[in-house]
Amino acid sequence: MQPILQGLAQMTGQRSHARLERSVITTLARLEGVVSVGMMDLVRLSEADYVLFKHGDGAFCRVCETGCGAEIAGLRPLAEYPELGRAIAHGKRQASAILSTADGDVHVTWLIFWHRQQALQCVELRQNRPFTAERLELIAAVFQVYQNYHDLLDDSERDALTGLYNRKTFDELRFRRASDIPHTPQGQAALQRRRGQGDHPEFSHGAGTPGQPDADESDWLAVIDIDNFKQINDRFGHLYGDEVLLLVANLLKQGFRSTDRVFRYGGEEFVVLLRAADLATTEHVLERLRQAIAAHRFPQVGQVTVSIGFSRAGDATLSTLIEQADRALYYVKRNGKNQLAHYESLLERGLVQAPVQNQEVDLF
Ligand SMILES: Nc1nc2c(ncn2[C@@H]2O[C@H](COP(=O)(O)OP(=O)(O)OP(=O)(O)O)[C@@H](O)[C@H]2O)c(=O)[nH]1
Repeated sequence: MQPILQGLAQMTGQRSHARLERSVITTLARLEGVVSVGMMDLVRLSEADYVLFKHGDGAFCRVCETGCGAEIAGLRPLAEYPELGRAIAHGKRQASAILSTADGDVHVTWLIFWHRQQALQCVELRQNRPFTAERLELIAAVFQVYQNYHDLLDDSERDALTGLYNRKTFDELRFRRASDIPHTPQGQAALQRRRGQGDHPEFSHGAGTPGQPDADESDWLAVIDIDNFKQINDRFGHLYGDEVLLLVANLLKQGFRSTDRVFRYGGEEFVVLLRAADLATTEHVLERLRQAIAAHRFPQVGQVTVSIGFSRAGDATLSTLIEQADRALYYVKRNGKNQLAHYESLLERGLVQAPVQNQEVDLF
């Protein structure tokens, strides 16, 4: 019991999802008789379900402290694991599910983590003897502590009104070690691809077609600002203003791939980190979003429009990048609003000036 208590104490002392995950695995691995513990994210991409092995490559490592971590992570179709698929289907109506099965002499238990009606993660435990009721109870309790703590961490990363990632989370991207960034399934997939392809080091989002590295895609940052928002507040009151923010946030969530990351950056300003093949595709995605917002009828308020500035990531630091997108945004604000503008194109035409290069030091 004592090692488990120590594990729980360590778990609740973590401040990042990546460390919390490692911590629950090492805690469960301390149980006597457990031969392996693995963790995978359950990822839905392009209407298909995948399993992303985060710790272990499918054979599962004994304890993830060995450093296997995401280095050998692999994305596999869920269909290759029918029992796990059945376990997820079985757990659909539950907050979390625990399911045991035997694979020859090895007994397997899956713990499935449900979050906002979505199966997020699975922890797999293997041992050479059947799981007793007492053992399952203990495992479930440890997993529950993990889930509760995961939710707390998640809440601290998000904006209370819109549910989008908050400014603090965006700012932390600059300072986190690369290994800590990708706590989401998408982030893990991105990290895996990035390691092979020299992607932008500060981006923790974005997987293209699963199983096929989208080497041609690059990272883009867009700043999206609601036009004349002060007037909306002044005319209809802050409650209606808040509702506009919430509805715009929902349109943003719908307007991007689940692998892109959307932040509420300021009051009525949003930042999106997205991957796209080229300028034309990025423009198409952002223009589609602009039109969707302009076409939406907001209760009482009627039409709301947004202005968008965006820039290609390249080698710029995140601070420089946001400054670039901001310059494009302010060009739009000065030139009629309700449009989008690409920083590099404006720069080429001499319509904006390049920001002074930021002297910040990347800490990874
Ligand atoms: N309702 C509400 N209003 C907010 C929130 N955060 C910031 N605001 C308001 O957003 C308004 C932003 O006003 P401005 O910066 O002048 O921008 P704007 O009116 O959109 O003008 P342009 O950006 O030039 O189109 C201010 O009145 C803020 O008080 C919030 O969480 N809820």
